Amino acid sequence: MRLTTNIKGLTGEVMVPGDKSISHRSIMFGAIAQGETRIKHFLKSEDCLGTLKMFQKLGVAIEEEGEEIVVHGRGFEALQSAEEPIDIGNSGTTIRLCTGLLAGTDFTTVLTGDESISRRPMNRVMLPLREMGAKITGHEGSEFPPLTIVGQPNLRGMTYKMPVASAQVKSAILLAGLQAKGTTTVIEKEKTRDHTEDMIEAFGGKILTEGKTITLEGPQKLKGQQVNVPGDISSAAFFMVAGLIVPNSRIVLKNVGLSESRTGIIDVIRQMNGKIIITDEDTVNKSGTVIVETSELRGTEIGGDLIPRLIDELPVIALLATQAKGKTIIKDAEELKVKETNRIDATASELQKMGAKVLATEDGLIIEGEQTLTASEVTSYGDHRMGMMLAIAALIVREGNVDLTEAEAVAVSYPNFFEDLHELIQK
Ligand SMILES: O=C(O)C1=C[C@@H](OP(=O)(O)O)[C@@H](O)[C@H](O)C1
Ligand SMILES: C=C(OP(=O)(O)O)C(=O)O
Repeated sequence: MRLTTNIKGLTGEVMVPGDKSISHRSIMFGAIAQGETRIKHFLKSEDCLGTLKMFQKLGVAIEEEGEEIVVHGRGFEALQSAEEPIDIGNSGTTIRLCTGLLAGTDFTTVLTGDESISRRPMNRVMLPLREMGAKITGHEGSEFPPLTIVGQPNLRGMTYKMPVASAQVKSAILLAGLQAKGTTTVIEKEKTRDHTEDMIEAFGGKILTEGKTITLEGPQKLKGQQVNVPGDISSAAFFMVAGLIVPNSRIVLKNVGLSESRTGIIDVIRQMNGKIIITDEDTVNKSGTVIVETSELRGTEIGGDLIPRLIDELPVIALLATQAKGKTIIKDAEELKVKETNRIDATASELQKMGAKVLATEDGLIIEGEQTLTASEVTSYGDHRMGMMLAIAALIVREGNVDLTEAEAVAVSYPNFFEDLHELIQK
């Protein structure tokens, strides 16, 4: 795809699509709860539709009614074998959370996915779940998908100290814990997104969070709910960065999810002297309007407990740093190596192709500021977030063309990304 370059400015309003993490979970919790769950602003992207189709294959009635997705939950016990392997596509969230969710069933499920999923580590969920009594194996004795989950109805609760900061691992254990007998306690390495904990409470379950320790008693029964999915801050991030680095820009982003566990990018933009305002905050729905304007940015350091609060935004934050005054150092982000692609190497290589000085390190990136980006051929490596970051980078290229291969990957989390971007462009 030939990307739009050399624009005069970006102005206007965007309503970004629904949050990916919350959309996945609303289907999963709707499926294991009793009664109807109605989901507003569900993200109809490839990853989340994959989760929806998966639960239909497990015998759950799910349909679209006007603007809502309706899940007719009949409780965990009503889930049925899909008989055939289920293809979850590109979604790490689906495969990891559902491995925990299905560990306590009385049937066997095989979960497969695309080429990228087949390279993503699964021991991080398989090992703790086995301690709870689960029977899960990877492909030919490895830790990689396809995963075979031989359901074990007698799971036991346990205390698990997490070796990685991962909301997917935490959520897989909590979902298994909801079916297990006794207490399940997870101690996090760093705090990660807490949508699973929020949803357990919203669906009438009991869960206690004290600092980095999360505890629940199993088994628990949940009740269907109305879920209002806020816009995805990880999708909004591309327009936040675009508005800050493209001259003559002002972008208003409506209904953006603002859970404290996800707002690291806003903290970083402020640290970098970016002009960003939050208005219309809704503390119940944890959402609000975010307004950004072209800014004089300065470099910064990003690491430690900030990393899980902006993990998926790091490629586009690296782009932001190429336009700041001074150096930016990103550290403690080795988790980026095991995403859809190795995002440390991919970010460095593609931004280097566009003339930026970006160095890949063991656990992050070092980015020189005030770089002029130039025409090039770049690839998303089939990774949605890489594709969107490169489309934003192209906007500030002044001469020549930027061609992006595997641009279609954006449909994983933001099917209308290019349409929404074009609405803002002042040529
Ligand atoms: O729980 C979730 O919904 C997610 C957790 C994060 O992954 P990790 O748990 O692997 O950090 C994030 O990168 C992913 O996009 C969504
Ligand atoms: C890492 C991501 O998702 P997942 O792990 O669900 O594939 C992402 O959306 O950036």
